[in-house]
Amino acid sequence: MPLPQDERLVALANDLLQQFDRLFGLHPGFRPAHAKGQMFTGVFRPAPGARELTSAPHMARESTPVTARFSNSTGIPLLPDSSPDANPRGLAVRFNLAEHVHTDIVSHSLDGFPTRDGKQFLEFLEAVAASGPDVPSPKPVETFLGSHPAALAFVQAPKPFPSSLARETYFGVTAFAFTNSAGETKFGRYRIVPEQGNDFLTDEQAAKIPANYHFDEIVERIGREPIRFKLMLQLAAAGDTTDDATVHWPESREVVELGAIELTEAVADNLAQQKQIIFDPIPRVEGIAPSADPLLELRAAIYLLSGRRRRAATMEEPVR
Ligand code: HEM
Repeated sequence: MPLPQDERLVALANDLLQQFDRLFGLHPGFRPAHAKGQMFTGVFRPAPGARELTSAPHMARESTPVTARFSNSTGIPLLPDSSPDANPRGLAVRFNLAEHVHTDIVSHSLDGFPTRDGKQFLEFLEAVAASGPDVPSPKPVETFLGSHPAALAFVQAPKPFPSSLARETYFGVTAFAFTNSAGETKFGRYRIVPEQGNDFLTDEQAAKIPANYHFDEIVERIGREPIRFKLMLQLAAAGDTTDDATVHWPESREVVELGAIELTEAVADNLAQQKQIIFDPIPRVEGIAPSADPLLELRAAIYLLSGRRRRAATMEEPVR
């Protein structure tokens, strides 16, 4: 996972990191976003049709070991699972192809993103930071949302609490180009769909859940039974926008199954392992290429810079 050469992109990545630090405080050894998390291991098995879409190695092998990390939103490692800020939840999946060779999917539980690019996202975060309870209306964030319909749609989108992190659907949001061995390319967006279906709590139930409800629940659950998701791909039709995460494709677009993710074990030394692992939003594997979405290169830079800082940090905070 190389750091991009573009100095302006790296500078923007650093500015965004600092802005997360301002919003959520410094928590050495934790992620500045999606700080609270739990890792699991398991396997991926491709569906029969997956090879028709991509020549990626994990779509041709019978099974590939995976490492997954579920997370809450925000950079607050002790954020209660009952906080509305915990939504959308994150799911990152690493397909371990060989020693030190892997390809990842980074997804969250909302089909969309507030801004088209990182500069706008920085403006959004700055507006949020400047809009404390004592600031009179119109607050900077209200002004920002008034002039950025995609951000308004993201903020207003329902974000219900799942009854379990295993009963939520996660979206890759950005599009990738899938190329098969005959050289045919199609654009698609990942969806990671729970085999048991989505299941949500009522607001009343959500308000009463304990602080570690979701992470305790999923660790207990995996002690009883494997957690299964289907890896799906929503395919773009000709003319669909493929470089803008704020643009939705119609629900009528074909969704094909790429395979099944089966998680079987919680990672025992979770704190140490999640400190170490750096997920990469760019696939960097044969048969799956990034689209021209400007979020991708920027996120790759941010996650790498942030991950290096995390690995080097001494952890002060006992968590869970
Ligand atoms: C400009 C856009 C974005 C920025 C600035 C941003 C920022 C960040 C940062 C700073 C981290 C912590 C990385 C680390 O320390 O390893 C992170 C993690 C994460 N982000 Fe983003 N993000 C962006 C877009 C997205 C999008 C579009 C999604 C959903 C598809 C997403 C989902 C996640 C998830 C799930 C994690 C946790 C990954 C893990 O478990 O390591 N982010 N993000």
